[in-house]
Amino acid sequence: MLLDTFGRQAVDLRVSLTDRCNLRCTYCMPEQGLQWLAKPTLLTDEEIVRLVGLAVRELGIREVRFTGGEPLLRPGLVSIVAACAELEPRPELSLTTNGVGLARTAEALKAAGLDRVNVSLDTLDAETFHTLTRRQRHQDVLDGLAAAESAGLTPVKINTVLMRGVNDHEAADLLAWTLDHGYQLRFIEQMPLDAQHGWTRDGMVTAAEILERLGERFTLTPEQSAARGAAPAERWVVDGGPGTVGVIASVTRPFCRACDRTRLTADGQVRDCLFATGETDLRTALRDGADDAELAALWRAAMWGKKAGAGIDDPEFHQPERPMSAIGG
Ligand SMILES: Nc1nc2c(ncn2[C@@H]2O[C@H](COP(=O)(O)OP(=O)(O)OP(=O)(O)O)[C@@H](O)[C@H]2O)c(=O)[nH]1
Ligand SMILES: C[S@@+](CC[C@H](N)C(=O)[O-])C[C@H]1O[C@@H](n2cnc3c(N)ncnc32)[C@H](O)[C@@H]1O
Ligand code: SF4
Ligand code: SF4
Repeated sequence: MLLDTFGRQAVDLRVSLTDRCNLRCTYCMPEQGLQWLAKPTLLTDEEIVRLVGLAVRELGIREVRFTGGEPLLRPGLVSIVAACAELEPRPELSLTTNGVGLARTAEALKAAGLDRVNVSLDTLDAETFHTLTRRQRHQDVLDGLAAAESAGLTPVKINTVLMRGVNDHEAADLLAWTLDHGYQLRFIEQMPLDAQHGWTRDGMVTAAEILERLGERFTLTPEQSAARGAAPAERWVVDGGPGTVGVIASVTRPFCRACDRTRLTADGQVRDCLFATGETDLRTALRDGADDAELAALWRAAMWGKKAGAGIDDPEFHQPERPMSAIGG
């Protein structure tokens, strides 16, 4: 099992399939993109499946999330999903995507064994989408959402980052729209993980502000029925239900005490935390011929040293060198 000194067990593996992306969200990467990871350093599809397989068989991983960068840009995505769906015990398989191209792939992903998707959508307005992502792909995302729903990749969750003065006025409209469409909306506090280091504590829209804005139009009651467990999103029932809204308040209400996550980057590094400043190189060990037991031992050791939390509000906080898109958000 993947344990740490605070008694937490990681059962949720987040796998980054690429650091590349076809959007340029302002809170994630600069307009010109980034220096992408060099191709030879990227794990092959077979290497990814081998590492996920050993994590499931030997390390107690029960959920696997494919992310990035933009995971739909990975040519082998469908076959990676299919191979992971064959694993015993069968992990839950999900994908976090910007939705561009999902309309084309949703059915194939479902057939391969993907259980559900989370799609990022920050605005209902095509022009604001362009401002936020620097690309004109709003309709593609809406089409992707509809395709995911009809393929049965459900529940379809929507991730929204609110940026002050850009889309924060849309919070209540986004909630009304998602409730209408049967999607589960979660607002995310902006985190200091952007490549261009543009995040400021005062500039970010806080969970408290989001809830206040939503409260002007909806009655929100904290959800009682389901235990939150390790889920990053705190949930509220909207207007008596059944609809809900979530807030992922990594900065102002961190949930690290219940963290159950471990991460594998596209270039084969294990990270014990989104905000880790160190990594464990599984790729080199794997390519040097390490067997499953040796790789599992390295992974266990990597997680044992996990810190109590991200510490964004600590005076000594240092943003990790890897940006969100290369970690796997
Ligand atoms: N602080 C923190 N944020 C996370 C973590 N995992 C995901 N996030 C952030 O939460 C937001 C939503 O991520 P998703 O990929 O949809 O993951 P999730 O919310 O755990 O997904 P579900 O299991 O479907 O609810 C993104 O901004 C992620 O970067 C984590 O371990 N720690
Ligand atoms: C890094 S992206 C990777 C997957 C895919 N490209 C997408 O956008 O869904 C995963 C999630 O992280 C969120 N994200 C990116 N940068 C962020 C930041 N600085 N703070 C908080 N969330 C961020 C995105 O909105 C998205 O929901
Ligand atoms: S948040 Fe996702 S879609 Fe936006 S630039 Fe980052 S990786 Fe791409
Ligand atoms: S910030 Fe790190 S410790 Fe906290 S929930 Fe995220 S991955 Fe876990």
